[in-house]
Amino acid sequence: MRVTCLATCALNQWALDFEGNLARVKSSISIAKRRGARYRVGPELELPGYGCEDHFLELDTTEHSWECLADLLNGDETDEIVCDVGMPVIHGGVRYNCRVFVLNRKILLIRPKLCLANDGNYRETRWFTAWQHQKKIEDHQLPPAIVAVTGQSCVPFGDAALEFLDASLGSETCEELFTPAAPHIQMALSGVEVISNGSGSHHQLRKLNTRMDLIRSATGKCGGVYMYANQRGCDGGRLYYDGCACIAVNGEIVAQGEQFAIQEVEVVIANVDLDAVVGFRGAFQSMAVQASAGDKYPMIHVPFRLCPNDNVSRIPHSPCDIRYHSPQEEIALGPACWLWDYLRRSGASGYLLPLSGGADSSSTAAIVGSMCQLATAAAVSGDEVAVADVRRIAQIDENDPLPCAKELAHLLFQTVYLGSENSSAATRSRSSALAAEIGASHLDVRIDTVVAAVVAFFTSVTQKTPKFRVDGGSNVENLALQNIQARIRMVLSFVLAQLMPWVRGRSGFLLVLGSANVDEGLRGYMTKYDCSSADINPIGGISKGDLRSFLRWAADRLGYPTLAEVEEAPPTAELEPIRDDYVQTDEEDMGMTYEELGVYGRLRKISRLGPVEMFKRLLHEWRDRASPTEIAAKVKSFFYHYSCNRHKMTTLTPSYHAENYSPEDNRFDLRPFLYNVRWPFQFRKIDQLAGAAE
Ligand SMILES: Nc1ncnc2c1ncn2[C@@H]1O[C@H](COP(=O)(O)OP(=O)(O)OC[C@H]2O[C@@H]([n+]3cccc(C(=O)O)c3)[C@H](O)[C@@H]2O)[C@@H](O)[C@H]1O
Ligand SMILES: Nc1ncnc2c1ncn2[C@@H]1O[C@H](COP(=O)(O)OP(=O)(O)OP(=O)(O)O)[C@@H](O)[C@H]1O
Ligand SMILES: NC(=O)CC[C@H](N)C(=O)O
Repeated sequence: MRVTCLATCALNQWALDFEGNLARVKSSISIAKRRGARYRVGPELELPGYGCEDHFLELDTTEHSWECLADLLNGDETDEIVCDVGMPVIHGGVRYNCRVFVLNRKILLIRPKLCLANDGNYRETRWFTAWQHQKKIEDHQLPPAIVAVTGQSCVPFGDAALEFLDASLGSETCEELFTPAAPHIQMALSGVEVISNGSGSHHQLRKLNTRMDLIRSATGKCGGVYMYANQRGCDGGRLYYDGCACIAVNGEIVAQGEQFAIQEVEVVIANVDLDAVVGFRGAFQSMAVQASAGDKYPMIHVPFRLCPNDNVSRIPHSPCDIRYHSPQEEIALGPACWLWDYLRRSGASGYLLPLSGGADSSSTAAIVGSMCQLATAAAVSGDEVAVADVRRIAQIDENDPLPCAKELAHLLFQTVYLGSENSSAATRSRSSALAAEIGASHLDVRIDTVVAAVVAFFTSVTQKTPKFRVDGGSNVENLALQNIQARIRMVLSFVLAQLMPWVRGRSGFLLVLGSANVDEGLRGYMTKYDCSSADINPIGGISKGDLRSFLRWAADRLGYPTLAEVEEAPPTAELEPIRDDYVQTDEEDMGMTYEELGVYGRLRKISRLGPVEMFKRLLHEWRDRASPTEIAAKVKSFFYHYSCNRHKMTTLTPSYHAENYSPEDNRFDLRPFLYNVRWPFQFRKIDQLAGAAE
């Protein structure tokens, strides 16, 4: 048996936080060493942080990464352990996204990424070039600061693997795993036994299965050991990198780390038997023929044993079941961890949420409650960083006991019900009941005097007084009166966020949370610059349907029973007067259901369908529920409202990215925002097709 101990990790890196990033890299290496590992892989671009974006264009970012690597090589961290560290490297004047393999204070190999991630949220080709020479290496002249530390002047740079005295090891980087001709296939055919993948991969609801299937199939098909490392946390943007470092052997997972967690450093270790790889491949005759025929990978020979002397006494890890979270748990955990990172890194002393008692703001409140539960659990378990963060943000003295989740919520979470004459007793009481269950400091105030002042101002300027529709006003008046209330709520929220800590004798400021969901954004069913305009929004990428199932789940699992009542109530804005024969509801106002919006959203973004193609698709899919003319009217109505309101997406509050059908205009769903909202060419075609189908 050749048993080796391998370590992969999830690190909570922060773009450009070179000191913090290096400290977490070192910490992961020392944990790996302590636990007997002979090889440690870390996340993609872990020294500068994956999310540096256009900072990668600055020479500083590459230079500081080298300085961090020099620091690492100067100490004893890399003694007797092969480390594979992610950083940018400029070779021949071209910048590459690289893995740097180091051992015993020397560099073994620099391996550039071959296939860059460039879809959805990723724009790697803007900053890096893909290495074009498969299975080729060149000499890389090291910068003087590194030469001074390692004594090496040149090291191999390119698409190669490492040949140890007793094992072989290669790597691919993140996106390469997702490509049809993934490098791990060629490496496996060249006999490489251990293949690692240092990633920067973000969370999206229900996405983990795709990643795990790829990891399992990589070694299920070719045999071998696959080690996946990932960043975890918010590194300064809308994405949450979702860790889940794991190790697979011959198609089965033998060790899996957490997908969501507060801890900054998690090291996942497994003992693996490399002879099991030889055994697997040796019995796979058709693979052997392909292996024998192919060009071999260039191997860098390293006089080091990957299997330690005591290897026979180490028991290889057995296969385990993969842990998947339900989508409801993903909503409770991912955005909560993202909010915690954002809060502790922003310098703010808490969050303020305008809590209407409706589904969206209540979901946001529950996520903040979940954040408090996670942070206090991490602190109580002894995580030193969590303890320090909790004490600092909540302003708790060194000698005072750590708070429980509800106590923490009381210190850092301010909710406010901003009632008007159009608010109902039901939403008001749900708002305060939920705040009490979470532990938030709650304010219950009325905004009528401020609304009346704005209307009075308008009347004094124009001698006209707008009326609601139910009182005989026009649509314009009706909308304007709603928008005054909505916008005043936003202004008052920022006032309270700035001053409430002062009122409570505390320092700092609160960040305002927004709670517009992805469907409202898509349809534009929101007032521009109302409470949808906040500092950050944890649910802006989550659909109404998913939020409702989250509320049902969270009522019980997070221990906030009022959420069940919230879920049962029909969504309403409460911006128009309630009458015996009239209550405003979202779906009636929008002229479409949230379920239909979810369908349009997915077809528009994920299936990439324009109006005519969407009509054709729905003509088929909805043939049992509506006539061609009705379907045509629905599709046209959606595109009309979507295009009228697209400008609202340009000013959308930054929100957690959770869905592939997000309409977020700044980073993800890039579109014009001045449309011809009549879509004359497309709508005429839809009408012709509907007529023909009738
Ligand atoms: N093409 C364009 N490019 C850039 N900006 C453009 C624009 N067209 C309008 N605008 C601007 O946008 C404004 C219109 O947008 P906006 O002021 O939002 O107003 P608007 O979209 O007309 O009305 C707000 C919508 O939100 C709905 N709503 C319902 C329930 C609750 C809430 C809530 O938020 O609580 C909202 C309400 O029923 C209505 O459909 C214009 O007055 C103009 O300033
Ligand atoms: N009475 C209120 N008190 C406090 N905040 C409110 C109130 N009404 C609305 N808001 C805030 O304005 C946001 C947008 O209001 P809107 O009526 O569109 O609700 P929504 O997006 O359907 O959310 P919810 O389901 O939370 O009511 C809400 O998410 C909430 O943060
Ligand atoms: N950094 C990367 O290469 C990430 C790309 C990959 N498609 C992912 O989402 O995981």
